[in-house]
Amino acid sequence: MLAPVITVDGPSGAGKGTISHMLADRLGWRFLDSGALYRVTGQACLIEGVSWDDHAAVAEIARHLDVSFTAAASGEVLVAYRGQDVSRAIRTEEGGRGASTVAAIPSVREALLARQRDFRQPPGLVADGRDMGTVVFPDAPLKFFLTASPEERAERRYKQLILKGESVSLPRLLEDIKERDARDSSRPVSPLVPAEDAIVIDSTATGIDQVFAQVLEKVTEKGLM
Ligand SMILES: Nc1ncnc2c1ncn2[C@@H]1O[C@H](COP(=O)(O)OP(=O)(O)O)[C@@H](O)[C@H]1O
Ligand SMILES: Nc1ccn([C@@H]2O[C@H](COP(=O)(O)OP(=O)(O)O)[C@@H](O)[C@H]2O)c(=O)n1
Repeated sequence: MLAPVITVDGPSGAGKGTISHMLADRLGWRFLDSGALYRVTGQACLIEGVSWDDHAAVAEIARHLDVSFTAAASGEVLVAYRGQDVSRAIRTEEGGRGASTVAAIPSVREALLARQRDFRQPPGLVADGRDMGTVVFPDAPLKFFLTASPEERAERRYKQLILKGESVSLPRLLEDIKERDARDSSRPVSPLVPAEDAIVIDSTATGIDQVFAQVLEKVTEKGLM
């Protein structure tokens, strides 16, 4: 029997990572940050001197992606490509742009599919991304789609990056978020759309604790905890 999966999809800054981490911790389940795989693929292209527009070469990079995720003592997850720490580089706005550019290439998505499904191990998996509920784990017993207004999401990202010591501009972040939403939603393969059976939570005016409480209620209703 396959381990259960809870999928958490939605646009950038909707709170997917935050809620998925909290849920995986609470349940004692594994966590898949699928966006990190696309981010590392984009970064690997920069390192290897491959253009994001060279689809065949990018897919080759994705197929052989030597990536590792290691939990640091601080609780942070260190992401390495060929042993080189790329944790910081992949979280910049350029990292997000690279991820969403390579993520629109069908052969890249195909190359990363099995790797994502391998994360499905007992006792269960919380999977964070754009197409977790629609393409990667369509049979998941519980699916969430988190969203919030672009302005609210840009504001959240701004505060997060400032705390990390990055120098960022709010209008620029809002522009980036809108651009990435448009690219992610309009691509022909695995576009960003809620699965038909997803529970949609708009957190524009809802704090993290309240969103988490709503999520836990559904998890309990489903008998998953
Ligand atoms: N409901 C919320 N209200 C306010 N801030 C939030 C909420 N959800 C998440 N955040 C904050 O917004 C930022 C982005 O959240 P994150 O989980 O990284 O989003 P995503 O994974 O969807 O891109 C984080 O700093 C997080 O603490
Ligand atoms: N399952 C996924 C996850 C991410 N992605 C792409 O990767 C980019 C970065 O994803 P992310 O989840 O790390 O980004 P944020 O939502 O944290 O900003 C997204 O803009 C998508 O284009 C995807 O196509 N499919």
